[in-house]
Order: sequence, then C-alpha cells, then structure tokens
Amino acid sequence: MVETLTNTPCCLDFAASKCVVNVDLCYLVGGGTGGLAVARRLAEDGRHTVLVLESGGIPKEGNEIPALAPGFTSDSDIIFRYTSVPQQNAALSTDGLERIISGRMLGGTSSLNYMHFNRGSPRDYDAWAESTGDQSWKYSNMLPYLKRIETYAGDYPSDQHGYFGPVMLSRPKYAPGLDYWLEAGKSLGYQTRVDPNGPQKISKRTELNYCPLKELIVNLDTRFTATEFSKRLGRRDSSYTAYIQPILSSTPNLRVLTNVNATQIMFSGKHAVGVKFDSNIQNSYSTDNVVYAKKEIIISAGSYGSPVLLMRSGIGPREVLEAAKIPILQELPVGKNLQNHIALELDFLINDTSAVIHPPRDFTPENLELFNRTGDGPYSSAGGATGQAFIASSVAKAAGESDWADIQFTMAHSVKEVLRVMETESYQRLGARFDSIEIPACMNFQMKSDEFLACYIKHLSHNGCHPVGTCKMGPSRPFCCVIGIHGLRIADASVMPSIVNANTQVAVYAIAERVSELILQQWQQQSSFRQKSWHHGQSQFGGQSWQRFSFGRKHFPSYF
Ligand SMILES: Cc1cc2nc3c(=O)[nH]c(=O)nc-3n(C[C@H](O)[C@H](O)[C@H](O)COP(=O)(O)OP(=O)(O)OC[C@H]3O[C@@H](n4cnc5c(N)ncnc54)[C@H](O)[C@@H]3O)c2cc1C
Repeated sequence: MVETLTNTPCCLDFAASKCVVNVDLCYLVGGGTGGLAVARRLAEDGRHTVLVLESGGIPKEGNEIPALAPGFTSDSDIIFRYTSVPQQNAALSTDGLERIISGRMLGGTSSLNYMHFNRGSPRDYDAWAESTGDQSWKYSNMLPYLKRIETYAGDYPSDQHGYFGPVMLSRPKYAPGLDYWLEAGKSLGYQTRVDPNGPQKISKRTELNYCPLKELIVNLDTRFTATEFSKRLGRRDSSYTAYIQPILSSTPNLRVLTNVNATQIMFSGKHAVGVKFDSNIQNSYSTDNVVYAKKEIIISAGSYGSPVLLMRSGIGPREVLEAAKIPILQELPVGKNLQNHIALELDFLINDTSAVIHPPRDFTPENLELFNRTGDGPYSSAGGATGQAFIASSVAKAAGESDWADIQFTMAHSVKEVLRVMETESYQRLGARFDSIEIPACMNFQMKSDEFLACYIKHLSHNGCHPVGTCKMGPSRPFCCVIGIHGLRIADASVMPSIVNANTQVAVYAIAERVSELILQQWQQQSSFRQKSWHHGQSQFGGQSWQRFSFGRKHFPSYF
C-alpha cells in the first residue's frame, strides 16, 4: 500500500503532528527510477524492512498513455522545475537560460519520460570501470544486470536479453514513418536490421560516395533501427508500475510514504542515522519530521535532488557550504561534474501526413478506444520518434573512438546527417524540406551553410533531459557509498562518472540492480560476521558480549 503520513501506522508520534518513524533496516530517499528499483530488490529479499520517502504522489490518471507524455512535462504538480545558469553556446534564443525538469512522483522521471529504451554503448560501461578502477562495472560484467531489468519482447531474441525482468522492452506496432526512416538509412548504406539493445556495434558503411557534410560527420558507420520502448501492451512501464506496484500489497516489509520531502540527513558523528522531512498532506504542512534507519540510508533523489540533499546536510564543496552557512561534515565535490546530452529539434515540411502523427486526424475518441482495448494506435506513441540511429562523428573518430557513437538521433538530431537523410529518395517522395525557424542573428548566413547551422545550433539547442554525474563514483567510493560517511549510499543517475551515449533510464536501472545486489551481499556478510562475533564474544565475555560486538546499538542506543 502507498501510504501518507496521516494513515501510516509506523508513525509513532502522530498526534503531535511530528512523525518519528523507526524503520527496521533501511530507508530510501526518492521513489524514482533508481530508488524504486533498489527498494523492490531489497524488500523482496524478505529479510529487511524498507521505507521509501517520495516527494511526489502517485502518478496522475493517464500517466500510462504515451501520447499524453509531452503534456505532463509542463504539469507543475508532478515536476521539479529549475532554470539553468546562462549558457554561452546553447539556448541563446532564450538568453542562454534553459528550462530543466525532472519527475516528482512515484517512478520519478521514469513516470515522466518518453520511454525510449537504450542501454548505451559497452564502451560507456567500460569507461566507468576504467575511471573507478572497479572492473565489475565493465559491460560484460553489467550484462546480467541489464538483462535482469527487462522482459524482452522485441524483434531480436538472443542470449543478450532478459525475459523475466520487471520492465517490458518492446517495439510498438504503431510506428508512422518508420519505413521511410529505415529505407533512407539503407539507401545510404547503413545496416538497418540490428538489435538496438544488443551490444552496440557501429556497422561499417559499404561506401562513402556522397558526403558533402564531411567536416562534421566523416565516418558514417551508423545503424538505423526502430526505437524500442519501456512499454507493456502499449502502456508506460515506469519503475513504479514495473518494480513496485505489482508487489506492494503483498510485501508488508516494504512501505512507501508519498508527499514527503526530505530536507536533511541526520548524523551521529559521521554515521548517517536518519532523515528529516517535511510533509504536505491535504494542505496540512508539517516540518521537521524524522525517520531513523537502523541499517543504512540510500539516496536516490536524482542528479539534481541527491547533491542538494547532501549539501544541505553538510556534505559538499567547501565554498558552497560556507556561502550557505552550512556546517561542513565532509568536504566533497558534490554537484560538480554535471553532464547532459545536448538536443536539437529540426523541423521539416512534408506533403504526406501518413508518415507522422497528425493530431487532428489521430487523436480521436475512436483511437482512444482502440488504445484502451489493444494498447495500439496513435495513443501508444509519445511524439512519434519511431526510428533512431547512433553515429560516430569526426570528433569521436579523431579521438580514436570510431566504435563509440557520440551522436544519437531520433528523427531528428545531428543536423547535417539529418539533412542528408531528408535528401534521400524515400523522404523526397514525402516532399521533405527543411523548415528553419527564423532567428534574426542567423539570417545573414546562407541557409544550411556551416555558419548558419552553427548559429542555429547555438540558438536552439537545449539540454537533453539526461543529467548525470553530480555525485560521481570514484576509485575510493566502493558500492556507491559516500566517502568518509558511514551508512549512506547513493543509487541514481548522479553516480555515473560519465554519461552513456544513449537515453539514461536503462543505465540507472542497471546501477540500481547492481547496487542492491551489493547491498544485500554486504548486509549478509555483516550479519554473518556479527553472528560469528557474538558467539565468539559469548564464550569470551559471557553476558557482556552483545554490547561489545554488535554494530549500531552501541553507537545509537536511543534510536534503536
Ligand atoms: C522529459 C524527459 C524525457 C526523458 N526521456 C527519456 C527516455 O525516453 N528514455 C530514457 O532512457 N531516459 C529519458 N529521460 C531520462 C531518464 O528518465 C532519467 O535519466 C532517469 O529516470 C533518472 O532516474 P533517477 O533515479 O536518477 O532520478 P528520478 O527518476 O528523477 O528519481 C528521483 C526521485 O526522487 C524524488 N525526490 C527528489 N528530491 C527529493 C526529496 N528531497 N525528498 C523526497 N524525494 C525526493 C523525486 O520526486 C523523484 O521521484 C528523460 C528525462 C526527462 C526529464
């Protein structure tokens, strides 16, 4: 059951409107993509009680309908909204100020996103292994976790896929324009029948006979594929619907508390022991509620939320904490290393609307009824990005990384290559022509010239909604533990040392799967050690042994 403060039975001091909760073992801040995946794995083990505190509520009605996803991104009830610092080379049409959003509800941003399902390149995971010095992050070692996420229902069944995981990975039947996309890719010499979620290999192009845009894209080793999605029968599969909803009522050791906002981690010395939170239930606002966790605290508040919570708790860069007059508990470069993809939409005019979603024609009551009945049709698509391609640019090539695609485009990113695709026979049949938005600063340049495109990109590009890296794993931070602090871990997009070359939710799920397994192993080892120590202590010290050897109790007797 999803609970609110007003009805949770574990709230000990309910009458005083301050809530003091003692959780058996573990407490998670943030019921988002990573958080709920960790919560599920820890709870289903059966030996531990897990409490999730989530700032938002249950996803709104209609959240499962992909076609409604774009509308939800501006619903202030279910998003965190920020504005970037002024950018020098992006978003200049809005004075360099970027609108940044993330999900604020159960499922977090997996309840808000467009459901594209891409693992990223094996090179991305290998790079994590290299930067952390921990070989277990290598792709070959992460493959079991990637498989554990998914129930594969795509076109390429193989031993590269999982078939029993919570998230359904599928390719929708309804895919307007996909045929044109694949035909265009094929006509340019690219492979098209490739598993987008198999190990990402860049296929060799058969010939390079036409490349007027070669300064940007020299190596056109690209694969054009259908896009795959985290959807079950055409409906959104989020971490809430996939990991938690199916087990919540039958898992009494898993508690989920909604509409509570964590404000600070509490410490005894350098040991994280609890979290303070505000709650806002039915317009009744209460502050400084406290939850204590016996085992440990795991933060999964996302790439913006996790560093903020750490800094509020005294963990962060000295200059930031001093400026905010927050006593420093641990100086760490929290909040640095923010990485994101850059995104740019290009508009084309075509004369045949069968290749795109056409709202007046497609979003009809009949098609809604079709979706409700079968999960098919226009309502099963979040914006119609039915095809995608991964390509290695000349920048990647120059760095010796021609097998590490640094551009992903989904009808259509990566300007010059998209323009090229639109010039192919298949898109010319649709009458496709570039319909550039008029930007005064770019009007002096010749349309499609390098100068024009550079100006266009600087003005209209924006963040790709894939923030990572703000609490990055380092060599001295095993199992996503916070350096210098006991009992505090992070499991979300913020721990990635570097961004993957695709959409980020799958990598977050993989991190959550791996971290939760490590946590369970570590807890198991600790309890075996404790048991051994206890027996040993008993024989040595008789009745005094428990206090002498047990962890936790000794340090925090008042909490437990
Ligand atoms: C518009 C959009 C479209 C996207 N499309 C795709 C896509 O198609 N495919 C893809 O792979 N990726 C996509 N992404 C990115 C992807 O969804 C995210 O990278 C991923 O979901 C992040 O997971 P997370 O666990 O790090 O954070 P989140 O899922 O955001 O979870 C953080 C959770 O913590 C909660 N929280 C934060 N602060 C507090 C606090 N103080 N107290 C309590 N709770 C708190 C939040 O409410 C949230 O539930 C998209 C992102 C956006 C914004």
